[in-house]
Amino acid sequence: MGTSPAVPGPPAESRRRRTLPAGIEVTVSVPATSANLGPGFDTMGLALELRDEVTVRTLEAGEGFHAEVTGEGAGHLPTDGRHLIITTVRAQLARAGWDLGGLQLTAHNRIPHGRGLGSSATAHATAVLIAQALLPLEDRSTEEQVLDAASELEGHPDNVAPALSGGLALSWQDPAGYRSVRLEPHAQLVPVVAVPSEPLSTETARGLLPAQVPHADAAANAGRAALLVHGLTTDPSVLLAATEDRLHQEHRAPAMPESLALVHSLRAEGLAAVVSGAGPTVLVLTSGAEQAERAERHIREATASSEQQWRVSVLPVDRTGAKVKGHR
Ligand SMILES: Nc1ncnc2c1ncn2[C@@H]1O[C@H](COP(=O)(O)OP(=O)(O)OP(=O)(O)O)[C@@H](O)[C@H]1O
Ligand SMILES: N[C@@H](CCO)C(=O)O
Repeated sequence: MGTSPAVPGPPAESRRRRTLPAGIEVTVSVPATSANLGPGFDTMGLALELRDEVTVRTLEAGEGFHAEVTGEGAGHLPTDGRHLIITTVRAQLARAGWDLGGLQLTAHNRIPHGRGLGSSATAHATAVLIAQALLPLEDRSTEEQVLDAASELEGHPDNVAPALSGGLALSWQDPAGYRSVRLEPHAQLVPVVAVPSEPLSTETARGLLPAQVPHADAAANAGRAALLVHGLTTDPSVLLAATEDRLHQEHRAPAMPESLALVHSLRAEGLAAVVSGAGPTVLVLTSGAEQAERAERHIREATASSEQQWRVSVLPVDRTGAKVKGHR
């Protein structure tokens, strides 16, 4: 786990607590992400052009905490102070010594939940960025501390880092906390996703991983992950070899057999298919429109008789990352 706090300064309890004024409005939009990309388990992630957008307005004490959700999660997510983004914003502010009288949150959610497209990392990053924008300048964190705080909430940095930076992110953890570098993905890279109707929680998928793996598998993944950086930034022709994984995908097959079957059949056609994040979405890293169309056609044919609905689309690389409008 990271060690640096979300915001600098002494613990909240040793400070005088203050309440944020009503009427501050902030809008944050954060993209979807695909983590792992084959061999880069818990470390590599790519931002994709599909965004959740959240607007908050601070309210007077006694006016309460309200969430209005449209799109993904509408009708399921809490519409009061139990909403994940509200509880996280409040916790982040409390660490800096600030309380909220009340909050109105409006969320337009486009990223499907529990599908391997980083929805929870996007929500955590959104909450940390909202808290930052509500704080006075002198209480705000550095970009590194924002990455660390959101990664700590998520438990790993591979989705949070590209959600914040856009592009391709390589992340790691050192004693000072979570860290990341952003790389520019190759201009020819065209990600194609196949999103099934049935979700799979990250918690369930992580529960299927073995505590230990053979040394040969670890060594193979290290080599492929290194090659993958070259493939994603410089030479997409190596992507099929570079996306081979031996650490997580097959272990998770019992929870998403159709996704693994689809990965295998796409790879047999020479297409660089992987499980997106903890699944069950399948991501194909194609280069150029012709290969992307071939991948889409293959997926439609392969899933035609599935009992699930599969949504197939190109999701271009998001090169911008998180955007924040407004502050106190
Ligand atoms: N925008 C959101 N607002 C509130 N809660 C959210 C939001 N997005 C995700 N969540 C919570 O996170 C859960 C999904 O997280 P989970 O880690 O299982 O999947 P994921 O993040 O979509 O996929 P992955 O981590 O594999 O990319 C949802 O069921 C919901 O509880
Ligand atoms: N690296 C994570 C991504 C999902 O949060 C996993 O595969 O469990």
